[in-house]
Amino acid sequence: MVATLQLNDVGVRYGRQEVLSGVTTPVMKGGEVTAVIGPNAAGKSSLFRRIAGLLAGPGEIAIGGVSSCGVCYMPQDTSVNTVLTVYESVLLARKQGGHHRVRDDDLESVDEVLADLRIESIAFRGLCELSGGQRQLVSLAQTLVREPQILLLDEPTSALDLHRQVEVLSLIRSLSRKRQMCVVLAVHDLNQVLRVADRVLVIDGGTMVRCGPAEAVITPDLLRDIYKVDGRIERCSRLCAQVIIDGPAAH
Ligand SMILES: Nc1ncnc2c1ncn2[C@@H]1O[C@H](COP(=O)(O)OP(=O)(O)OP(=O)(O)O)[C@@H](O)[C@H]1O
Repeated sequence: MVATLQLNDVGVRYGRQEVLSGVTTPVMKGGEVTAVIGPNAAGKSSLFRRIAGLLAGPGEIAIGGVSSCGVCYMPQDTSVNTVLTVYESVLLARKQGGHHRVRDDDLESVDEVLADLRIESIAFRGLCELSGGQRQLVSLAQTLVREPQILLLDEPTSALDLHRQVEVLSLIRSLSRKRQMCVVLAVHDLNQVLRVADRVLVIDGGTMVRCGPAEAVITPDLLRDIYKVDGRIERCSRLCAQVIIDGPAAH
């Protein structure tokens, strides 16, 4: 059965302050990547925490075709305070909520995800000794090793260099197809969004202002209305649409 996720009139309040309201989406399915974009403080992380069940609020989050531990969420802040090594932490993540005995397939999955993310060389380093980008890759490894059916990633590439961003996002896209995983991710870089996302959902000022196929949503109008910059969309040599920024929007 294919995993599905649909939001219906979803909102978030912190105390009496409403920071997000009325988010209604089409059905997001296994095998698809949906990017959530929008300016700082728009409400994207709040939406992720609400979908992950860490915040209560109005509206309905309909999840289908998923086993009990099928939804995994990777938060924006991946700082750690532990004496575990990378390998231990990824293995522990793999066993979370499952049987305590470590089997061969658990070890194979840990090896595979470390290789996929090209972090085998730091497998036996302590988490506290890692750089910000390495920590973010380990956090991704801890999330992917659980083989979720619905994967929620809040800015998973914010600490990565350009090469790693391209590599990680194409891995996420190919895993979504291969495992029929429904991926929802927040990314600020619109060029990366155009490479990875099937669908884009735009949050601005606590509401969803646009939702549709990536190339239909990321347009010069969006750049001007939401990001206050003038720009255009052109194709790179591999025919992927890319944003060219001309400068701050002219008044
Ligand atoms: N724990 C909290 N208590 C009160 N207000 C909060 C809390 N967390 C976030 N907010 C507020 O909710 C609004 C949305 O924040 P959120 O973190 O969801 O934005 P975001 O779109 O993820 O931003 P960014 O792109 O900067 O990460 C902001 O005004 C923020 O100040």
